[in-house]
Amino acid sequence: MDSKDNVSNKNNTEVLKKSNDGFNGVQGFNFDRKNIEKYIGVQITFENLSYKVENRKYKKQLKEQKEKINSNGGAIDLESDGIKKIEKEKTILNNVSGVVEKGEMVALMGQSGSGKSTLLDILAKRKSTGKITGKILVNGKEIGDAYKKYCSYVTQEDTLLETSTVEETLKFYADLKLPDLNEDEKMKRVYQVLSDVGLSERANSKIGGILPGGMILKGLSGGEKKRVSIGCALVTNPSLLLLDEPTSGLDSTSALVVMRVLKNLTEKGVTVVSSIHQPSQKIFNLFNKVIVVVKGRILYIGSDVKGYLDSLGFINQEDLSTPDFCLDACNDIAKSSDFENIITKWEKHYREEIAPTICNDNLNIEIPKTVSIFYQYKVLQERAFKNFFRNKVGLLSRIVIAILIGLLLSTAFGGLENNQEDILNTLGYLFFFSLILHLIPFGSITLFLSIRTLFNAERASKIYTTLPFFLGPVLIEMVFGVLISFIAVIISYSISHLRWDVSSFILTYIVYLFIHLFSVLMIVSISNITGTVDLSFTYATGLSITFLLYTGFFITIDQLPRSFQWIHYLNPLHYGFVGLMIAQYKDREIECPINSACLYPNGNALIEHYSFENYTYGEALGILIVWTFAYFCLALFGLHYFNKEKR
Ligand SMILES: Nc1ncnc2c1ncn2[C@@H]1O[C@H](COP(=O)(O)OP(=O)(O)OP(=O)(O)O)[C@@H](O)[C@H]1O
Repeated sequence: MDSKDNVSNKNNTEVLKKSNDGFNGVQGFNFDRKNIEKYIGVQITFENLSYKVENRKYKKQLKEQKEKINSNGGAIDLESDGIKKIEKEKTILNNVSGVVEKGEMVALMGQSGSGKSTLLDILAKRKSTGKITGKILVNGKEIGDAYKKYCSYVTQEDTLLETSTVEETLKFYADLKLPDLNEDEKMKRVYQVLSDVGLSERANSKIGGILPGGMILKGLSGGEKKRVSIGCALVTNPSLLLLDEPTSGLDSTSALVVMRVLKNLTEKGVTVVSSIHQPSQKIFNLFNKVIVVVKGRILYIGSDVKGYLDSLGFINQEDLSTPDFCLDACNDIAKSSDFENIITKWEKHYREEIAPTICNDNLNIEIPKTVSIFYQYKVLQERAFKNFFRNKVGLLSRIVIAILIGLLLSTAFGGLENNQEDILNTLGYLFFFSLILHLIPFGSITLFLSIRTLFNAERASKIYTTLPFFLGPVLIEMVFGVLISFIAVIISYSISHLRWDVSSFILTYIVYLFIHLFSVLMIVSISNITGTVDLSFTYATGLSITFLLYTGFFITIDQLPRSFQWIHYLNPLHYGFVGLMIAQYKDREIECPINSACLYPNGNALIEHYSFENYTYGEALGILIVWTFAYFCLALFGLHYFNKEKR
């Protein structure tokens, strides 16, 4: 912003030079940057932007005010007693207008709660709540959906997949957002961006962080993660880059590195707008311009905020840095009785002196191409596959648990005989094994919820649709479910000596498999709908207890009062239990004691005792599969419609 820019530019060149060397060296790419670099630079004008949200306390506030007025015998006059009129809507941004020129680096400043993030969200077209009015123009034109082609948004939180490498993270965005490029060109683009953000040497490092389940994967520092997020936004050659507090949580050195990366981009024509809380003077000097927001209104736009505040009578007596002085002045102005006059003065100046001088370049509007849903699925499935197998501890512990369950169950139910004494033990085995396969997916609630957070962030950037994302991790979970249930079933089945022929084993295994798959999808549905770990556990536990109680093992359908018998029909585990009973006992002789009465001479009598005689194996399995599919749809529905990113 002043003479110190020269120093920073020199440093920037060094950073760029260093990273370029790394880039060409690490992967052996050596290409002409200009061929794949298409930043075109745009001017953004926003006119009379307002943002209103519903005042949720409206009724309460109105009631309190009425009570106050009544207690004064109706003697309060709202205006003369200085009592605010209670509005149905709360105004967060009020008629803000401004301009950001091509290749400028602009700081959005103001006190906490002044409306910086709101303005950025609106400029990024990412506000999903409230009522927005006003216009956003690109080079003087409203360009509708094509806006997203020009603009990328880096939110405050870095939502990245911990198990991916830096290169894979950027390639993922290149795959989904650059359908026109071939593989080679996409890789070149990825490495060019890595060079731009100074991460060429970290290309093969994992992002790292806390994996679902709590294991820590070593990876990048906070500043490096932020640069990866910026890289993801840059892959598509955006002309406008919006960032919400990119330095929050970073130490001063990392913050400076991140901001210098942004400064380098502006030199290539990218327009950068970044909200920033309390920048150091060094960082502040990298900006060409500031937009100062106070209580949802614009106080100033320009390159000499100190001079402007001086002209308003705010003098920097304590010799504070410019950003600190600016924030102090904002606080004073927000509380000042002269607030309205000060703001109106700027708005008049902008309307009369600045707005008429804005001139616009021509802009060739390209409608962004999107990749097909099949290609989205391919890219997402690949990523989900790698993510699944890289969480080795989680993966191995699930296989070990499956083996242990098989062995433990065998110790409790080992060597079952086909006689009257062991009927109850066999039924206990069938029930307990269903219970275990039903409960195993509970351990994946945090995994499903963390995937959901990633989905919300990526969906907001509109890089893919819900179905291909959903299929990726769910199909892997299901394929893994086939393996887990097979390991556990084959161990325990063989040691427990259940009905010993191949077809009975296969029929039993298929039912157990679908009990497990249904249970995975039940947990995914509940996680997607509730959106939190606590609620997911609470609802899943409640539902599971109900399902387990009414399988038909503890209480047969006939033992229930008529008005409760329908519960069995809504219970997928009931059909699972019916299928297991039929697989084990249909048309099977059961040994009878020689000298006493025989309660169940064959399996059919036992099936009849439990009132399952009206089902065939196919019907029971069929209904279980239908329920599994219903929960698949519910999980997809929950992902698409519930717990969306709300801004
Ligand atoms: N959808 C919404 N519903 C209700 N209030 C909202 C909504 N969006 C923003 N606000 C309110 O608007 C005000 C401005 O919020 P915003 O996040 O834009 O501030 P900010 O300047 O970015 O603050 P900070 O620097 O602390 O992040 C806050 O008081 C916030 O609570």
